[in-house]
Amino acid sequence: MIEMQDVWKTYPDGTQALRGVSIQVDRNDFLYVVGPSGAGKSTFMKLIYREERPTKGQIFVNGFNIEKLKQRKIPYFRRNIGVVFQDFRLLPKLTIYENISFAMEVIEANPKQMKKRTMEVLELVKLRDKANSLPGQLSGGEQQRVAIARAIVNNPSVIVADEPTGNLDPDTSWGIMKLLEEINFRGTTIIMATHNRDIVNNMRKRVIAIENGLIARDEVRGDYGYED
Ligand SMILES: Nc1ncnc2c1ncn2[C@@H]1O[C@H](COP(=O)(O)OP(=O)(O)OP(=O)(O)O)[C@@H](O)[C@H]1O
Repeated sequence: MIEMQDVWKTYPDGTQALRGVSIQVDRNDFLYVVGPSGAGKSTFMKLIYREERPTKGQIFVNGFNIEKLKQRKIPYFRRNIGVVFQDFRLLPKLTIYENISFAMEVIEANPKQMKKRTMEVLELVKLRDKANSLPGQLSGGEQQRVAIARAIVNNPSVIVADEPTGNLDPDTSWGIMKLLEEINFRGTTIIMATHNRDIVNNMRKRVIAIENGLIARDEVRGDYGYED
């Protein structure tokens, strides 16, 4: 469902972040992306949700060559990919309910459906009772659960999570991982960049290591493999 063919990314200042990456990620895969700082992991993720464009090479998502998408098709493409960040990125002045439903408003869902689905995902992340709170009133782990609810509200086929546990303590991180595992179990592909060795080594999934802009390793039930 996601395929990269010889993808290169050189930033305008000349930094070569990716230097010929080819990979196929199947429907329902759970993929960890590991590697040293600055190796190209975030760049790899950003290319998938089209935040950055490749300098060279092709990227296909659900059979579409995303370089060839017409401008007006981009919102439809994006709704099929949920993105989760290390720093949550919730809108501070909107309630939890509004943060999530806003993602549906953007795609012009009908109000009834919007309410039903927002409550459904709030239930899934176990935050129904916080619907009217503001993000600042929630713990880090709760904020990340809201961000995950927002990422899945439009039923994307893939979630791209860039260090989703990077700001959380170990116990809270495990809660987030259980949630991502459940979302994967329900049929969503998960691509997660992480520096968290315990998580990778304890939840054996496919692991790719990016080093120096290249895929150095791709293992079906891999481990973290670094000492840091
Ligand atoms: N917008 C940009 N302009 C120029 N160089 C960039 C830009 N974004 C990233 N880079 C560079 O590209 C390389 C890869 O960066 P990237 O953020 O993809 O690494 P990473 O593996 O995600 O690192 P980390 O684990 O520290 O988050 C680094 O050398 C980085 O400095």
